[in-house]
Amino acid sequence: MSQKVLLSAKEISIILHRLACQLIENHQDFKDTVLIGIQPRGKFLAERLVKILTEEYHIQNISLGFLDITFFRDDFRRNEKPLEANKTEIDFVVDDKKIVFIDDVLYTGRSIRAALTAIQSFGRPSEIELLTLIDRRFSRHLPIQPDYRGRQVDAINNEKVVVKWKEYDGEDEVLLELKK
Ligand SMILES: O=c1cc[nH]c(=O)[nH]1
Repeated sequence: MSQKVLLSAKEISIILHRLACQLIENHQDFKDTVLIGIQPRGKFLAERLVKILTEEYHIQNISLGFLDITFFRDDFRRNEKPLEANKTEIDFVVDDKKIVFIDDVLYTGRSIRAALTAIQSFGRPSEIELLTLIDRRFSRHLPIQPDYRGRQVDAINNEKVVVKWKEYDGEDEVLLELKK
């Protein structure tokens, strides 16, 4: 399998700080804003951003939740193996809040479409934005675009973008892999 490094740990760190600053620019003290990591891998990015916002920019009491979309995907019945859901953890009210969905890779847009459906059972937010570390350009099946993007990547269909996090994968790195 061939691999190419798209982002190093240092580049990821710079991007995460920029994204945190862009969030502050639009959401100031986050009083009317909630951040929601899309399970499974958006959780890691959301936790990183909250760490930067809290420890480096001293913003307190940010509402952070995690949303599982497994059974909201339009293709979930096509799986041969039984699906295992991840945990949804939203222990705050989303009514009239600004939500920022956070995911590591934006590809077809189907996960975000599913997230938009799933969040409806929690209430009626005033608006929803999308933040993604990697925006795979020209890959969308739906009219969904990010409001905040780390890096735009041109990848063809038999390539996969793999985002690794130090806490879970041993290192911070974004790779482009040629699928077998
Ligand atoms: O390339 C891709 C596409 C979807 N999800 C990923 O993690 N990588």
